[in-house]
Amino acid sequence: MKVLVTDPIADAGLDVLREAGHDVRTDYEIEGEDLLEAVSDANALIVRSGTEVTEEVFEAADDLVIVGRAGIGVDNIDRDAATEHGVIVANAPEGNVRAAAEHTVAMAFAAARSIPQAHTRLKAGEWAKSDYLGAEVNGKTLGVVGFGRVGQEVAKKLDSLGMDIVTFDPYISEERVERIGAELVEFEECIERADFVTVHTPLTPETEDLISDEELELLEGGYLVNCARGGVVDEDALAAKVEDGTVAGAALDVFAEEPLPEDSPLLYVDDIIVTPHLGASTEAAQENVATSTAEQVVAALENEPVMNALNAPSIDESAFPRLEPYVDLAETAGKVAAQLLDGRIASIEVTYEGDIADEDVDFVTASALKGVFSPLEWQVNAVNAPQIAEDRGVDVTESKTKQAEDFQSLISVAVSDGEDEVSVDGTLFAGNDPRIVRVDGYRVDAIPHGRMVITRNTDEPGVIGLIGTVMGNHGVNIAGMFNAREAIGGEALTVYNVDGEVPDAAREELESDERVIGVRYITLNGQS
Ligand SMILES: NC(=O)c1ccc[n+]([C@@H]2O[C@H](COP(=O)([O-])OP(=O)(O)OC[C@H]3O[C@@H](n4cnc5c(N)ncnc54)[C@H](O)[C@@H]3O)[C@@H](O)[C@H]2O)c1
Ligand SMILES: O=C(O)[C@H](O)COP(=O)(O)O
Repeated sequence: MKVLVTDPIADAGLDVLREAGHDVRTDYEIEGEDLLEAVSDANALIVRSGTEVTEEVFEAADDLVIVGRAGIGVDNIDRDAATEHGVIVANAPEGNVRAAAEHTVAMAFAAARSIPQAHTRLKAGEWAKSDYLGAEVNGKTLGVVGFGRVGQEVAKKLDSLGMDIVTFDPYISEERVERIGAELVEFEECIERADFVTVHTPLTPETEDLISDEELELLEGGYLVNCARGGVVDEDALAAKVEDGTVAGAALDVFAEEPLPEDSPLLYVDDIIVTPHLGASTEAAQENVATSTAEQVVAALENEPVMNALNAPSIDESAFPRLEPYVDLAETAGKVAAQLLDGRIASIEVTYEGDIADEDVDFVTASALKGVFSPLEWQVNAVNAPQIAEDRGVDVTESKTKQAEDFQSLISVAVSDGEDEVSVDGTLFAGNDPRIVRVDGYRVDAIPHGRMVITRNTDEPGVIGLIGTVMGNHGVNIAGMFNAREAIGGEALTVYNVDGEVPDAAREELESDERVIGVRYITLNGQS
């Protein structure tokens, strides 16, 4: 498979890709039309923060399965467009946390002791000792805005250097905060109490310009550190507040415009120190994120679960061997159910009975939805199937019961057009052998494979013979069949496995016989 890498990643990651047999192309300068051209036959794309992965990129990349982000922030990737195109977006959320936290601490010290400014002047031959009277962190308060992985790591480090820690994060529990020895407070209080504020949120519509004029006023006399994302802090406001002395100093690793924010006022204020997005730039961090990302790309290209998929349900690695056969079974049940329903699908219900009910089945349900939509949509997978359901206004419900009547585990996919409902139940026999065991309430034992014909007919002598004869006359070989009926002489349902395509003429001929109530030709697209 073709893997395009458009930002520099460590060789260790490239080795993982090559060892898995993939064709790796690195092009670190590529952008615009060239990027669209390069991605057009790529199966995977690996980026850092330097590549904007826009909707256009996804539109140009018909074969793309995954975008791997060798790092944490994914604000440069249009995740909605990825989901719409059925492309997984996965990042490496752990590998550079320590590096980012260490850089943050270094930047706090550098700002508080004016290290870059003093360094520059000394190198220029000036002994400016009396110009610099810095601030200590010991005994001071650190305000951490965003208490995720990096925020917590910074808190731990500066706590050990004698700081009191307050934090604002609307999505974290008080218990977690207290375990680190910090205090969870409201936003304004966090900034007002802090001598140093450090920002560790992602850049989202909610966090854009989170820290602006008002907040900088609250920080009066303190320092601001931003090693998260440019755009979370209003740059014009910060430059003005440092310049007029409201804020004592600032340290920034990230900018609203990267690379080189030439016009940014931040570059021209002396008490603002800057680095060119170096937070993750350590050997260890780069090796970590490159290998973790490459491993996820390899997994995605082998259709295996992706650990840090951000826009798709994922399966825990340890559960994968148990759940993998159910993933295929759910998809198959969904495909059959969708092809049996006449009307427009209004709702889908996926039910789990027995042992399978103990598992985390998000990915299995997404696969059932994939199965339902795959006869209707051109490019559907477990990533975009839930989104397709939402876009089409299809109600999706998932239910579980530990009780199972006849099977150890049973998955049922029921689709309804609002009036009629069709359900298909599947299970795994010994050796993970998939079986359809109920169609619309009829107990069957059908091997879901390739092509099937499902007929409803009256239960009377000669009907099965008729169906066999018509199929034979049209050159369709029957490989297997299972017949089920309500009661002797009532209505019957028969599932046929057939070897070849069933021509329309065969179906029409069958349906013209009054004993045949309905005929459905189902394809599973070569699935076994
Ligand atoms: N400078 C670098 O090189 C570098 C390196 C690593 C990470 N980062 C950036 O640091 C940021 C944080 O990374 P992380 O690994 O800690 O992420 P994370 O997801 O573990 O933590 C982010 C935290 O921000 C919180 N948050 C979200 N919205 C918020 C809001 N409105 N107000 C307050 N808190 C909010 C979340 O609840 C979460 O706890 C990311 O933007 C990442 O890209 C930068
Ligand atoms: O979000 C991240 O992981 C950091 O900002 C690092 O970005 P980079 O990989 O472009 O250095």
